[in-house]
Amino acid sequence: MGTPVIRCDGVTKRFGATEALRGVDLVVDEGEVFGYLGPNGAGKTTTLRIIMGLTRAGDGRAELFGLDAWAHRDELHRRVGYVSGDVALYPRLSGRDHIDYVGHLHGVGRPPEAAALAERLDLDLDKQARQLSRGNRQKLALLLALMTRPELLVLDEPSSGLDPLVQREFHVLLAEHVTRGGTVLLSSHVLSEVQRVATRIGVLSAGRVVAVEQLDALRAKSLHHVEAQFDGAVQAAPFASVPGVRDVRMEDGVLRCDAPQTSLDPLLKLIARHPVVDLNCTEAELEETFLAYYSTPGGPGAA
Ligand SMILES: Nc1ncnc2c1ncn2[C@@H]1O[C@H](COP(=O)(O)OP(=O)(O)OP(=O)(O)O)[C@@H](O)[C@H]1O
Repeated sequence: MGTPVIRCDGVTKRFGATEALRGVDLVVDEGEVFGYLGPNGAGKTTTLRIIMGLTRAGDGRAELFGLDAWAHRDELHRRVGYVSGDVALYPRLSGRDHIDYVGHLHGVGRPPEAAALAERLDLDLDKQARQLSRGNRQKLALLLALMTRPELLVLDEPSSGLDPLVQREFHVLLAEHVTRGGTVLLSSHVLSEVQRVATRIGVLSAGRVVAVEQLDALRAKSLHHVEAQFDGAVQAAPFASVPGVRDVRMEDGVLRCDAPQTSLDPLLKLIARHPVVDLNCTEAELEETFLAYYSTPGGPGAA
């Protein structure tokens, strides 16, 4: 594997008494869509700002394409499209003015892609930024980040405020970016968004990356709600001893429990030893899986 597109080694950041980042280690390789997940205040925006050279790391080092994110920030900005969490636009400039201005900064004039992107995102380029709704401001920011075809997209909660149709188009645009050889780092506190587009996920909690997983591996851990109704009384204890099975409850001959995908087979075989009159198994939202594994003191792998 060549030089990673993004590399953070032991990155720390302190704001007064607040330790926003406590040693973030992160590697994102070319062609990845890396989902950077964490609850509010975990430090996602701070990490992205350090990667973009907008904030200087305390200790540790952040690199893009093998170059120091802070020392080489001007040169790196030409290679990266960035959408910040709170989109900053010039209130009196229209969408078209923004395109010309950003295109000029990149030395490319008005990129031919801009008009097509506006159409795909259903964005009126004649309106001044101050006349745009929050969702339309977000669309303009995405357009500006995408139109120069950067090698890397760094997106801070990019689809907040976008309606479902535009979100879908945005996901298609990300897929096209990756097909062209691009890379994406996308932060979110909503797992459902990230799971649609990311290939790998890093979970940030209180300023530390507590887990990095392939999306498939996270799916394998995904919790299932299992409910089995028996014909008669059955003891609960044996079900609780199946590795990974949690929250076992037995009431009026109905077993209810949660199980990761990998525990389903032994659990169902145990259930089948008794006369079953009804069975229900539904996959929990990944959000719930995420909370079950990563927000408990046991931390990752606590299953
Ligand atoms: N400029 C600043 N001055 C003081 N504290 C800050 C500053 N920027 C961030 N923080 C603090 O650092 C911590 C991490 O904030 P950050 O914005 O990086 O989190 P986040 O994961 O992006 O959260 P959210 O999902 O709510 O945007 C928080 O406790 C926040 O209050």
